[in-house]
Amino acid sequence: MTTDFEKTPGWLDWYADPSRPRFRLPEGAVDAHCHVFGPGAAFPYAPERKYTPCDASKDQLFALRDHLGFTRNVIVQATCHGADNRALADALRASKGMARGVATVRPDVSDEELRELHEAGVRGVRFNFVKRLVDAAPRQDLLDVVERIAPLGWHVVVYFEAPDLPDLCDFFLSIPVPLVVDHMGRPDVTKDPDGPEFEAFLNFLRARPDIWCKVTCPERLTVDGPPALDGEREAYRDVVPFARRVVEEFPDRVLWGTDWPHPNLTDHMPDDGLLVDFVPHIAPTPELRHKLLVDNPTRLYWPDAD
Ligand SMILES: O=C(O)/C=C(\CC(=O)C(=O)O)C(=O)O
Repeated sequence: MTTDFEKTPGWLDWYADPSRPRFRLPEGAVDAHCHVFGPGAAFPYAPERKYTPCDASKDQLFALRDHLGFTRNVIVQATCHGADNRALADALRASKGMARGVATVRPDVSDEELRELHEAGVRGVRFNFVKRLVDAAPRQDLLDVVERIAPLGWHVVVYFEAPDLPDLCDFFLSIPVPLVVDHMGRPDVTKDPDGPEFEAFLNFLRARPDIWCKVTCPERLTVDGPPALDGEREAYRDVVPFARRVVEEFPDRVLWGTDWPHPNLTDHMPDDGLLVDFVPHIAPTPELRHKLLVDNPTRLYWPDAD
């Protein structure tokens, strides 16, 4: 078995020495979107992957959590691990209940495997529709997966890009479990936040009260920055109006996360401390920030926590 992996050319490694955020995260804050990668020697990357990342281990993730001031993590299976959830489950178990997970499973997953994933802390599955990351899965396969996970009380996380929403919307609305949208459905932030494309996205969120939205990844969505580097306090201003609209209209179903270790960025790698300082720009009041960072993710992933 290959355990010696060569990173995709041009790969940017995660930022090794993040600053400490000026914005003090509230007690109980959850980093609700992050990943672990490998290490490849212990948890090999999937043969069908579209990129090979640098390693980003559970210990490195938990060190970042503590450094930034988060209490908990939601670790999302990335496509470079395919439907092999071993690295994810290992991280969840090691977190001692302080991390929950979102897995990738195929329709032929066994009941036993689902039970083990649930016991490790998995509470959802991710369906990825971003063409550079995955080959399209038949929709019937996805619905078969939903049927398998619904009895466990899990939800479905969907990742897609804004131009694909019109095609996907009816399918999404037919999924009979709660939905969580990654990265605001990847809007084109050069367009008007009050224009038809983002309005279509907001209408999708309005269509059901159990559709949640991650207001994440300004570093991925931004076009003219400035990047969260070198002490920059006003990073990613072009993304703010989009995220703020979602936070203000749907304060009880928004989530935030770092997206560490930021796979597939090609322009720059953000300082995660400065990324945390982005939050007050999109959630301007302490009440909104508490819902975004504590109440909402805790309700979705730790409903029994006090
Ligand atoms: O980190 C993210 O959420 C976004 C990703 C990677 C990804 O989703 C995956 O590999 O599964 C991206 O846009 O390349």
